[in-house]
Amino acid sequence: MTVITHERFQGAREPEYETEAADAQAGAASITLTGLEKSFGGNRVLRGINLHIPAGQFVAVIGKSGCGKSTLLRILMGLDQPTAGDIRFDSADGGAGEPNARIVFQEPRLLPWLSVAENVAVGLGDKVERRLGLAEAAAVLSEVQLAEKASEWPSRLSGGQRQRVALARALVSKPGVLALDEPLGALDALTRISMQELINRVWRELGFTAVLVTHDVSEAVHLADRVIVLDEGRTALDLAIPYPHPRRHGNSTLAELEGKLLAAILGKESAR
Ligand SMILES: Nc1ncnc2c1ncn2[C@@H]1O[C@H](COP(=O)(O)OP(=O)(O)OP(=O)(O)O)[C@@H](O)[C@H]1O
Repeated sequence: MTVITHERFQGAREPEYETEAADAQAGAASITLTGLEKSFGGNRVLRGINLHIPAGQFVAVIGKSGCGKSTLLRILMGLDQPTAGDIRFDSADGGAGEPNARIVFQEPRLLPWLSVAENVAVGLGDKVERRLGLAEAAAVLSEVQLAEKASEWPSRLSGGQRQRVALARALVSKPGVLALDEPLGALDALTRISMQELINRVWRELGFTAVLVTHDVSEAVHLADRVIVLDEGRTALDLAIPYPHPRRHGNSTLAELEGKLLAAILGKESAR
């Protein structure tokens, strides 16, 4: 168990959401946020977020531009510090220490002087022998259907292929937590759909805990077990999406849930 304690938020409530995800892998971690606050100067971006994410669950975070989605993800990943509140990780296998957590950004951020396989092996860190790193990279590249591009330069790949390499680099170390910050935001609609299917498949196969930030409500409903709407620094809606995976695009029940989420995001504006 890892507890990261910051100035404790007075009066924080216990998390209200408790569903167990089915097939969490041993290294997957649950995440518990208690009274999480973040201010930049006088700008109070997060105002007391209480959230429990069971190990292996896929959570999407949506909300208007500037509502604090990326800030929340950065704090989860330890890339920024909260102003107050606690973040706690508990491994599904009871292991101690911080979970192996990786993040995928909107831009793939590949190193142009390394081959595709070498870029993936970067995700293993420098302690791994090069030959072993490349063997593991090749296995993950098959997973993301890019085995034949292993020795290619990143500049010779399409945008969707580059993002698959970035995903492979994040997955190669078998993370227990995977954060995805608008990973498909720069891709065309068809590539997005095939990438969504890929992300869904690797999540089901590898069983990590996933936190996806997206502007795309349909993507959130397609991929996540649960969607959180952030508004003015608080959780405006915490909606379970209790449908089996993989999900079909155009499903009418999912479309209804999309409508509900859009109403929660646009609520105050549409009521004006
Ligand atoms: N390093 C920083 N310094 C100062 N203000 C910041 C910093 N990072 C974020 N902010 C502010 O915090 C608020 C939330 O930003 P954040 O990027 O988390 O929003 P977001 O919901 O991810 O937005 P978008 O959907 O447009 O990406 C914004 O008002 C932003 O200007």
